[in-house]
Amino acid sequence: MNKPLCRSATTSEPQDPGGADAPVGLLLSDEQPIFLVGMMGAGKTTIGRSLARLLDREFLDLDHELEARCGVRVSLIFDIEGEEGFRRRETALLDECSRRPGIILATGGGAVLNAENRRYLRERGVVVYLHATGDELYRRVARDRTRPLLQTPDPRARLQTLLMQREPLYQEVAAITIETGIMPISQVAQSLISLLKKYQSHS
Ligand SMILES: Nc1ncnc2c1ncn2[C@@H]1O[C@H](COP(=O)(O)OP(=O)(O)OP(=O)(O)O)[C@@H](O)[C@H]1O
Ligand SMILES: O=C(O)C1=C[C@@H](O)[C@@H](O)[C@H](O)C1
Ligand SMILES: [Mg+2]
Repeated sequence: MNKPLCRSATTSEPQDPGGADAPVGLLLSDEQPIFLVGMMGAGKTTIGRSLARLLDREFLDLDHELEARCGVRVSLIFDIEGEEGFRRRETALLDECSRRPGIILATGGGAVLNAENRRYLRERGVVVYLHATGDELYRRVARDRTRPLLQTPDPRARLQTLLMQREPLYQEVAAITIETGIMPISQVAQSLISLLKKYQSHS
């Protein structure tokens, strides 16, 4: 990770003060990071961005940040350094970014594979697991050919296998799990805010 930081855009669109989103300023400590975990296609980037807008927080996508710093796509990092090289970079970046106060961080789909990463996530913020079934995930990512782990003859089966292997790890780190398969994106973000409020009132 030798390249200088190139921060991705901060979402700071103002909220409608009288609108349905008005009370969200009361949500959690402004300092407490929110980490989104889940499989490829779970909606970490999409929901994360939307949540950051609603909560007026900084949003960062770990994959995008890594690409910005390395100057190449994730798929090329896999090609050149293999998954092992990618994971090393991912852990170093997660360690750094998970310390940022108030951040909403969309992690990479495989970030939970590493025990050290799981510790960073659990200890430094509220972890949200965005869940969807294998079939739903596949519907969402099928047309995107850039995901290195899905470059196989049977990407649907591969996705199912990865989901089965990772499900316990997502559950292990998550303080909140939300089912995303049944709701449109805007509704997932709103429901998540309700769940975060509930979480706050019980912690
Ligand atoms: N709740 C949802 N309902 C329908 N489509 C969704 C939902 N959430 C996300 N999507 C769509 O699924 C696709 C993948 O979403 P997104 O890129 O946010 O997933 P991701 O979790 O960030 O995946 P990756 O780990 O590969 O970065 C996008 O086209 C997005 O619009
Ligand atoms: O599920 C995974 O292991 C990955 C998901 C993406 O977010 C990227 O981090 C990368 O393609 C690996
Ligand atoms: Mg993403």
